[in-house]
Amino acid sequence: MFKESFKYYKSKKPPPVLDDVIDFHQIEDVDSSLYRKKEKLESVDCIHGLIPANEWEIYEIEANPGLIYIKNPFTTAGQNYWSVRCLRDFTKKPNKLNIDAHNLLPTGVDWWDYCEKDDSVLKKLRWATLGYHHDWDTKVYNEESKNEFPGDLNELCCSICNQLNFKKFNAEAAIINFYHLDSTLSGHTDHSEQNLEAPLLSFSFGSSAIFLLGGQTLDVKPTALMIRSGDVIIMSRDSRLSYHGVPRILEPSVVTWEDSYDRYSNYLKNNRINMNVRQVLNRSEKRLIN
Ligand SMILES: O=C(O)CCC(=O)C(=O)O
Ligand SMILES: [Fe+2]
Repeated sequence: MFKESFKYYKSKKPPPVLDDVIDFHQIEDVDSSLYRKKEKLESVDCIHGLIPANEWEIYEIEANPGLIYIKNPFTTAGQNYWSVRCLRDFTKKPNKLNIDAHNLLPTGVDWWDYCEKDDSVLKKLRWATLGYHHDWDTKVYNEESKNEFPGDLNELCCSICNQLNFKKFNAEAAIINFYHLDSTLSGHTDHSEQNLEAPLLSFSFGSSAIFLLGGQTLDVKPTALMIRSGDVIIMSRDSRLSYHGVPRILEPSVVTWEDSYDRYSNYLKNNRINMNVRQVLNRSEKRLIN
């Protein structure tokens, strides 16, 4: 069922009908039996580019317990800040990039700087890993392949987790995914972490995407969700180990940017960035067991 849905939403000819895609930005069109809107939170604190928590719109989906969706809780400046962090900073060494193996960049030159002169490598970047580096082949984290996790990104995740009552979250690994209009991410589960109780946080900026969330096997028909710039998804409890994927990035979106035009807003118009953040260790652990 998952693969069928994936194929349906990925298809270019014919393009899919989006009537069954839940879009919380057009809530009036969503069947109200499919979701539950959470009570407003109380906090009025304003941090890390987020609007105060008492203004967040939070939804849960009946078919996917443990999936929490927060409709863009960022300020415009906040979205700009995190997009710059992803493009300019998180792509710097010592973080690992998919293009490392291809020797496309002159030694000592960062990807974002290099792209200003030669945009042929712009589209080649698909991911960067931070903290404990995800190993795409073995899917096993390694104590030898680890760098300090960015403090601001950990604080962003901790403050969201605190608001939602997931106490003592600690961000230890992240994948920054870069999608072009023709990119997809096929169905998978994220099970490499020693700690599978802690939630996984997923932040999206730029072009919209269709996100599929199924169950613990590929037999479960997935929910299709529209993810727009600034939206946050939290995969917790029953949803933490569910199959998910991104079959489609949607056509260029209007990007709100504080300055009128620059390389960042141009990138976000035609691409999607996803920060996918995990806790790896259990609270009592100092390092990996293997
Ligand atoms: O891009 C997304 O929304 C999902 C990314 C993802 O599932 C992953 O990095 O494991
Ligand atoms: Fe994933």
